[in-house]
Amino acid sequence: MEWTPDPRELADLELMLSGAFEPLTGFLGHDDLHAVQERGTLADGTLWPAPVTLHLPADVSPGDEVTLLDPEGLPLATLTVSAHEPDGLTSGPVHALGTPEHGPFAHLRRTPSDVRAELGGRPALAVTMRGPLEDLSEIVATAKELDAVILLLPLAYGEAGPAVVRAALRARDQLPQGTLVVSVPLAPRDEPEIDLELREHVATAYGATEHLAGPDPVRIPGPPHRRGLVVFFTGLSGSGKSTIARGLRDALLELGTRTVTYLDGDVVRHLLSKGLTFSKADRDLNIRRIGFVAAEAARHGGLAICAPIAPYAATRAEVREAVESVGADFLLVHVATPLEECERRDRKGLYAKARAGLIPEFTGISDPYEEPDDADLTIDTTHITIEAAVSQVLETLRSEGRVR
Ligand SMILES: Nc1ncnc2c1ncn2[C@@H]1O[C@H](COP(=O)(O)OS(=O)(=O)O)[C@@H](OP(=O)(O)O)[C@H]1O
Ligand SMILES: Nc1ncnc2c1ncn2[C@@H]1O[C@H](COP(=O)(O)OP(=O)(O)O)[C@@H](O)[C@H]1O
Repeated sequence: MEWTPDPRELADLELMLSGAFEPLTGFLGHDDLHAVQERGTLADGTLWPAPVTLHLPADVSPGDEVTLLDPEGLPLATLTVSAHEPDGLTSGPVHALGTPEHGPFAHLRRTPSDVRAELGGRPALAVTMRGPLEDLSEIVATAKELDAVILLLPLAYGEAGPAVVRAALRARDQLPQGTLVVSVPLAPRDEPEIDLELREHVATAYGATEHLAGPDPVRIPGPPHRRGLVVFFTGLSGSGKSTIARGLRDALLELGTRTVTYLDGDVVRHLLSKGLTFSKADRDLNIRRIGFVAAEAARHGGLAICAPIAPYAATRAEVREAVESVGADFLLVHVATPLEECERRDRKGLYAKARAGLIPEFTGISDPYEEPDDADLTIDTTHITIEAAVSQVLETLRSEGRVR
């Protein structure tokens, strides 16, 4: 039978046929799809970030051959059906029948092997773009630094497709000689991280040794489970910060999927911040130091856990910004156990001393604690077990894909 896939499926088909979606050789079936969504791999463990699927409502059976047509009716490929689900999901390998010719700028749609041959092993800086490039200086500087050929990859899909290719051609005229433009019909994915990962796959297939994701040429942050992360606990003394932070650290070490840096409050006060007092200025300095170390750990994809009181909102915001400025994520966990409960626990006897006036400037008694209004997670430990508190944090990280 013959079938004309929808525009998104056609775009994916074209990238599969050209080799830009290597190692994919066909549309994904149920098992691969499940693995992609769960783990970012195919069922056999090969890394692959995004669903690439075909829906074929007609009745087909395994072994059937389907001719896939372009919108003008030209045969593009044959699909040998491996499986056909009741909802129409149809998987199977595809084989090219001809070179895709439909759409504007077809002559700029070169195959990855062709482009790699032209690059001849030279380093290449790929810039994937969905809009006009505002600032070429960064691209030029990066290419120079890497001694790389610039490879502009306009991701031409849908109505905006031709405009982005034209933008790439305009940019080429202002970039160093030898800059290549290759139009890539990569349909955007809804989730930005997946979209970026797919862009990186495609750029690599085209021989890129480095990839900038435009229009703003920023280095791609990567998927959440590989991006740096700082989990920052804040709360009163005795609220449970250290206990939960340690539990989280241990759980992450048991999982073994992320490198963990643990900045324990006491350890920091004994080493990094030795000699600092509990004045506002010294507390701020303490938090800035913790933030600095955490951001460094996260800069290259590490996960840092911090658990100071951090009583001031502005200083916490500074740390959030420092972390985000290195391309990492920041998760603020407010351990919101009320003062009465912290004081009732009084593990170190400090509240009693503070009440007796023996410790001046004690947080919650004679010194401020500014409740966060920007917490990503709030936990009151009064009536829950330590395990439950830890698993709340872990589940948040899991559900956001930051930990697998
Ligand atoms: N004046 C005063 N105020 C608050 N806390 C005090 C104070 N003096 C000593 N301690 C003990 O120091 C721990 C808090 O240190 P932090 O570095 O987390 O505080 S801060 O973020 O710099 O405000 C805190 O430990 P935790 O109980 O682990 O929070 C206290 O035990
Ligand atoms: N659900 C809970 N989560 C964390 N700590 C709890 C919980 N329930 C009771 N606690 C107790 O509260 C105390 C919290 O102390 P700690 O973790 O040192 O707090 P902080 O680091 O905020 O000063 C510990 O004695 C801990 O056993």
